[in-house]
Amino acid sequence: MTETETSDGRAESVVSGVEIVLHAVTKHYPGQRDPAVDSVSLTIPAGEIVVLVGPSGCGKTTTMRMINRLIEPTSGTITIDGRDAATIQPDRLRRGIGYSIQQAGLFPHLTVAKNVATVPGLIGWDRRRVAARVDEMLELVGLDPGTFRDRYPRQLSGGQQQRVGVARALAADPPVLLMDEPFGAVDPITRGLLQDELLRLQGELGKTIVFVTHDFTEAVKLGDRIAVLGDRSRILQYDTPAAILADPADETVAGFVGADASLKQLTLTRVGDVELGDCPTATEQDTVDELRAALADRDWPWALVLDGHGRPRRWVSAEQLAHADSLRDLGTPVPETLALKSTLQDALEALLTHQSATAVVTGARGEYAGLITIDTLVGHLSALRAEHGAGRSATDGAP
Ligand SMILES: Nc1ncnc2c1ncn2[C@@H]1O[C@H](COP(=O)(O)OP(=O)(O)OP(=O)(O)O)[C@@H](O)[C@H]1O
Repeated sequence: MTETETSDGRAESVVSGVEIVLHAVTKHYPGQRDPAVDSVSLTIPAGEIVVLVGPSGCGKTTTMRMINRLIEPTSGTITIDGRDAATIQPDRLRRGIGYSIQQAGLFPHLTVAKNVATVPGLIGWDRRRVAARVDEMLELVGLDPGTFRDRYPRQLSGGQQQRVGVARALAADPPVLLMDEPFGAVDPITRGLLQDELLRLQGELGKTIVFVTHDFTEAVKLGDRIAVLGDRSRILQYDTPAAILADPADETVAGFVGADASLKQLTLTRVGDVELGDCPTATEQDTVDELRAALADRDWPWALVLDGHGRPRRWVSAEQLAHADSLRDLGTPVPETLALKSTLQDALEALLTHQSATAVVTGARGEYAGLITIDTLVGHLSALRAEHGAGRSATDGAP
């Protein structure tokens, strides 16, 4: 774990990754008329997740595999932490670069433990250190070592195999991780969980991660930056997800971003990062009169009844209060609440599911933290458009 405490006690993540620079990198496969990758230059900052996204066959995998020399460039240079990769012996280079691929790529005849232990074993760690590391990595990716250590890949679900693939890629603590559609073969719900897990891990580890996908939504969720690639890995745009969504560089990128760019923008912001609304609250022990008074001078005739731990239990309306003499059992149950770390996309889904204009937000222990409304979401998107799209045509500002 690479977190340190600052002097005021806040945890601060440390970057353990290193910078990767591609300079005019070209790959011309023998016998092919055109290069698969044509003079690509790209700087991947230390400790960031950079996602290469683009249509099938555009050269994403070829570009990525040149970084660990599974494919040798025809020309150009790649430096990793300032060292020219071409001067490092390929096996040695690959020991410093974790690699995780679609369908996990596990060795079917080896147990989970032996799969995870591959690189530490190769670089000569002793047995005890390797065994401890295997358990540490399995725990890190959310698999109980006692349950999974001795299983074979065929005895795991697709999602569990992917987790083992990530554990294996991280086992020797490489500063760089290359991930080629690592979650492509699992169902959408498991994929979402694995993506969340990767973001959590990266928050702790601070690796440099190059991630290939053709799913733009996945790129938006995971990337600190996204390189949108066209034919022959030509870089059409290289920027943060927010900047690409708000202001695609050209028609091709706009097509790739899709018509629902605004909805994708909602995945970039957490509920806790926007200003939440508020309403009067009371506990069951409070009197109806007090709550009636608190609601009297508000435009919006709703209040929340909280339990003894401050957790929201029921909505009560001014109308219901008018005829009541106790808050006990009054009102309608609060549906599922949103967490401060939920995304605005989750908030939108909750609002649509419950056909309501307002959702309740709760903190880490389920305590009431505020309200989020459709207006909050619309206001947030308008502010983003104003921030990123300011330099573009006048029609961008139209309602
Ligand atoms: N070994 C090879 N020999 C010849 N051509 C190849 C070879 N490997 C890949 N290509 C070609 O190079 C181009 C880029 O392939 P690459 O696998 O890098 O694309 P990609 O963007 O990763 O595609 P996908 O998303 O479908 O995996 C394709 O046209 C492919 O057919």
